[in-house]
Amino acid sequence: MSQSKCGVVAVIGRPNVGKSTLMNALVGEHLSITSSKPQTTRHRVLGVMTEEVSALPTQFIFVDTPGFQTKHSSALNKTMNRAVLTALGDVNVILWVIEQDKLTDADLKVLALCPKGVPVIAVINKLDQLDNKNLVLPFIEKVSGQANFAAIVPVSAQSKKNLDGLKQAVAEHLPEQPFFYDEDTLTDRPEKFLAAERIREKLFRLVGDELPYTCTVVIDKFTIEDGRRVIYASILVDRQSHKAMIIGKGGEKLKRIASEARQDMESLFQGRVHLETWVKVRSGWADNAGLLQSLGYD
Ligand SMILES: Nc1nc2c(ncn2[C@@H]2O[C@H](COP(=O)(O)OP(=O)(O)OP(=O)(O)O)[C@@H](O)[C@H]2O)c(=O)[nH]1
Repeated sequence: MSQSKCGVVAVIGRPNVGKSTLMNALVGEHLSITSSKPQTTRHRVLGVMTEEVSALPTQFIFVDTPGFQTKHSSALNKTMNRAVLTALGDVNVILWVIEQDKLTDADLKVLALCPKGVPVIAVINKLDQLDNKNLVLPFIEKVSGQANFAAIVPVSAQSKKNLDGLKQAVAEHLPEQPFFYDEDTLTDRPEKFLAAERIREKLFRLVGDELPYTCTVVIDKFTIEDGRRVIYASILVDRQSHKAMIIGKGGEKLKRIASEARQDMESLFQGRVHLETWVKVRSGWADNAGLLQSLGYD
């Protein structure tokens, strides 16, 4: 008998249901970026968590995916949808995340993507937003009619409610096999990627409604000098007018984006960071498949 369990868990759902928040809460680190705007996540992000579940050392390899897009069809969105489908190709468990008291056509479209034979756990997120707790059971009943779920688990990713229950439910479906990663591994993504994502998160949180969707971030330099990380980053925008909006009056907006991103990086990397950011105009980057590839979109 094997002494450990290990497996891959895909986290899927329509945009904005809380997939990234859930993965971060499960892994215990702010790996995947989150914001109140849908479609913040553009890349597949692996989060690794190793802990004992029911007295058995267990390694969960979570794959956070971009919210599946059915509305727009830019090259970027096609690339993101492909990332969702690839993530489902070879997993042990799927977490299908929905919001409490909401079951939409978009949710069901995502559910229909799940390959047959892979256990699907329905995760009802944002439980903290539910005023009337009596509504949980009827909603669970409604959800249970949609598919043959391995389990239905209500949680709050934000207030970390019932995450242990979710881990237990997932662990039941992981195969007994040796770990794929060292016990202290958190992610397969390099620091350079995590740095760019921190800046992108601040753009989503601090810049007006539509603008962040038309931006991306490229790291031009990432070195360690005298024990601190020195990072030069460019924010690519579509138009000259967008550049001014990101820089802000007297450079205030860009200063705040960089300062908050730097603080997050210092906490994530547990060391000092020197961050310099520039804003550059690169028109049509989201529609240029070749450019997307060179920017690291898989
Ligand atoms: N109240 C509440 N809000 C939550 C919870 N989980 C996530 N959120 C919020 O929901 C919003 C979307 O969360 P994300 O984790 O970015 O959602 P996502 O599904 O990864 O979004 P995409 O990147 O669009 O695919 C953010 O504002 C989160 O703070 C929760 O349990 N309770």
